[in-house]
Amino acid sequence: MHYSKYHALGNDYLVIRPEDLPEELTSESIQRICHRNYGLGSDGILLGPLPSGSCQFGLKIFNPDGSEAEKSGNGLRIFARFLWDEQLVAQEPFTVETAGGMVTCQVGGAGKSVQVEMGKVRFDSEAIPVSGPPREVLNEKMEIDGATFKFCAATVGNPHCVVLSEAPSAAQAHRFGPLIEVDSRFPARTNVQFMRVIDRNSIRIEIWERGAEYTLASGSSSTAAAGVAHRLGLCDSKITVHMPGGQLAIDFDADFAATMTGPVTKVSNGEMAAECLEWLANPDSQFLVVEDHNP
Ligand SMILES: N[C@@H](CCC[C@H](N)C(=O)O)C(=O)O
Repeated sequence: MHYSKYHALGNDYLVIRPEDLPEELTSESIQRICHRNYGLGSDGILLGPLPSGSCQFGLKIFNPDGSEAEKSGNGLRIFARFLWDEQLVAQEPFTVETAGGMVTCQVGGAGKSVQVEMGKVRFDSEAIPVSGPPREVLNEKMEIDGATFKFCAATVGNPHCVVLSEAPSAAQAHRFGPLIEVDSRFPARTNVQFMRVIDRNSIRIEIWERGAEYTLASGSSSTAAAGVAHRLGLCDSKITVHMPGGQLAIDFDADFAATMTGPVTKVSNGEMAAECLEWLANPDSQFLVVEDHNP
């Protein structure tokens, strides 16, 4: 199976064309392909270009746990770069349909920088979704594993829980992220960001992704966290988001429509051997059969 691999600030994706799939992706095959020991290894799969009734290109986004994500900011920048590399787009803006809505992308910097109009950041509980009465989910309290947090929730097509933190760290994301991801307040699970506001134009986040665990960067997380900082009045409309993998620029218009700009790096093209997915048909085949050396 042919694939292309890219990363966006260390958030890595495999792009697979639908016609290159030997058979339809399943939750199990996605988990195996994304596995860093048993497969190719990635933070997700981008399946496209797919036909679209409303946009120039369609895209499906899968998490390494096999679930489908409505949107991915880094995934969209990577997909835009892939379309550029395949000479399916040039400098002009183009549209992509995702399960989380339509976006407009534009490739610049000879393919190395991509801008995506991500759509509006919304804070209403029914859209995200967050359980309880309809409301904007801003500055609520959450008690998790003996710690108390103030959080806000947002959607950019996919759900996010932005936890306000004095000192976001990978350890904090690893400890509390998995618990918040599956907290009953979030019926569709949630991506989680631990956010510190640095100044009027910059924030720092650590990320725990729904279905992908800890990642070095996330475009939709950056957009959601920047949206929260702007909505709370802590930041202006132009925000640089600092993450362990690097920085993204997020700009908001007066309606909270977000434009994200950031880099993409090509890693490789390759072929995945059919053998790698054989165990799906015969789970015992992954265990090496050896002679019994005991007398
Ligand atoms: N890495 C992504 C987000 C991918 C989807 C996410 N895990 C979800 O389930 O919503 C990004 O850059 O936005």
